[in-house]
Amino acid sequence: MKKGEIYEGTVGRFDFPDKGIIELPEGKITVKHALPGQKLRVMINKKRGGKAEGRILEVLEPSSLETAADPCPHFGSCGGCTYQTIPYEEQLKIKEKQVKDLIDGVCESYDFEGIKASPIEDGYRNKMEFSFGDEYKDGPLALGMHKRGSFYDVVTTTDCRIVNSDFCHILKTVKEYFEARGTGFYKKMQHIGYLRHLLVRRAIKTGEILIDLVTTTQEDMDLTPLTEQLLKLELNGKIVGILHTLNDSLADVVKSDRTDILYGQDYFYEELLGLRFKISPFSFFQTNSLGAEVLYETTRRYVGETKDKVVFDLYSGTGTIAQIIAPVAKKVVGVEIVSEAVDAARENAKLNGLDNCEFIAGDVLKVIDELKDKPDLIILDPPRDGIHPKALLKIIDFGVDRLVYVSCKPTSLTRDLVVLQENGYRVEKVCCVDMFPSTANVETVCLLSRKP
Ligand SMILES: C[S@@+](CC[C@H](N)C(=O)[O-])C[C@H]1O[C@@H](n2cnc3c(N)ncnc32)[C@H](O)[C@@H]1O
Repeated sequence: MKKGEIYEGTVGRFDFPDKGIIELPEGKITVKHALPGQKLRVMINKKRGGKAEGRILEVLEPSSLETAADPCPHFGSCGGCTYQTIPYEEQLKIKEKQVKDLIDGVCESYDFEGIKASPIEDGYRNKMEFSFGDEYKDGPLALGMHKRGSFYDVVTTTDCRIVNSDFCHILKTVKEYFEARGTGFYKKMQHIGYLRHLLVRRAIKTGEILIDLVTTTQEDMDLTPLTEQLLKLELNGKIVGILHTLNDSLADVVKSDRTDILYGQDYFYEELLGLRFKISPFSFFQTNSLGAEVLYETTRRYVGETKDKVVFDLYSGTGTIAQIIAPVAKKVVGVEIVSEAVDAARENAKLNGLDNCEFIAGDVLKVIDELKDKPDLIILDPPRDGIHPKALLKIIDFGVDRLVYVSCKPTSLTRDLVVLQENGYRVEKVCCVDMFPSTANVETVCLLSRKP
């Protein structure tokens, strides 16, 4: 097989997150963004170490699993969801099998508890980062998600299913406002233009909405009329803050050099398992609040008895897990790299009447050497890349009897499980929680215990 050659075949094996494998007499081709059983025409776009990777040119026959009625109108062009055409029950089976296959590949015996569904399939997200751009080169202004497989083109997602309709009304208003004024978007290669992103966060339980328009400093616009238009919208929830973030960085990320408050406040509240959390625009908070309750309940069950125990919550974000455990523990110590999230965690603990939580700002890799407490139990909830190898060895050195690992990427989890098992731990139980219906992502909770 050579780069540029075109082949046709059917996806057999299907690996996390959406990697289809086509087996042909000439060799194997790995295809991203595929679905199990699809018949595809693909072009080889990479050949490395004898392995061929293909790009989909055409779907010749759909997957037999694609029976969901009435998918989202943006399905296919929007890069956000890949499983929209598959009924939810089938999506869950795919994710469950992928995680089990990955864990089976590194663990000999453990108790697999299957997958728990998200309490809601549509409108589940509490946060969206929309990008400004155009649908095609020099086309009209677009605001929404990147087109599937495209770094530049943006699809205006006014009918997105995985968010509450409030997101769509806000998106439409902001897009039309700037369209009417002929305002340009920031062009990533030339570094010219004003509009970058629109960040919308909406709590599911409280209905509070925080809107943040992210621009460069290349224009000095009065945003009062936009603020007034947004406040007049008839929404299911309530806007508590409208912000303007200035970001001149060259990287295409939602980031703040300075944030001005145009209306209200620069935070909102969400509730989980009876606790209240204050969330700032850029701090991590699970994007599916109802799914997060299932995830944290599962985590709490895996953590088990904590009376008189000191618990470490490493990679603690706004301190959600720490505060769910604190009422039944002696002390909980959270470590988180984003100092804004640590401030919010401290404030949240106070708000929830918890005085046995300590939150420390810093990199787990470094902070771990300076911690005064000795943990009886450790909870790990690292970012997608998993735990830094040196940090993992330091965590192992604490020698705790039980570890609970919450993972948003099962391939990083399995890499870390290999190291944990080589260093005296055994995997007891694994449970998946689906926090991301219609997409290929899945959360996994894993309980490990120290071998006697
Ligand atoms: C998956 S989130 C978990 C947050 C929290 N447990 C929750 O459920 O809301 C991972 C968190 O790790 C933080 N993080 C990333 N790298 C880190 C590091 N090296 N040290 C400490 N925290 C880190 C991120 O900022 C993020 O808040």
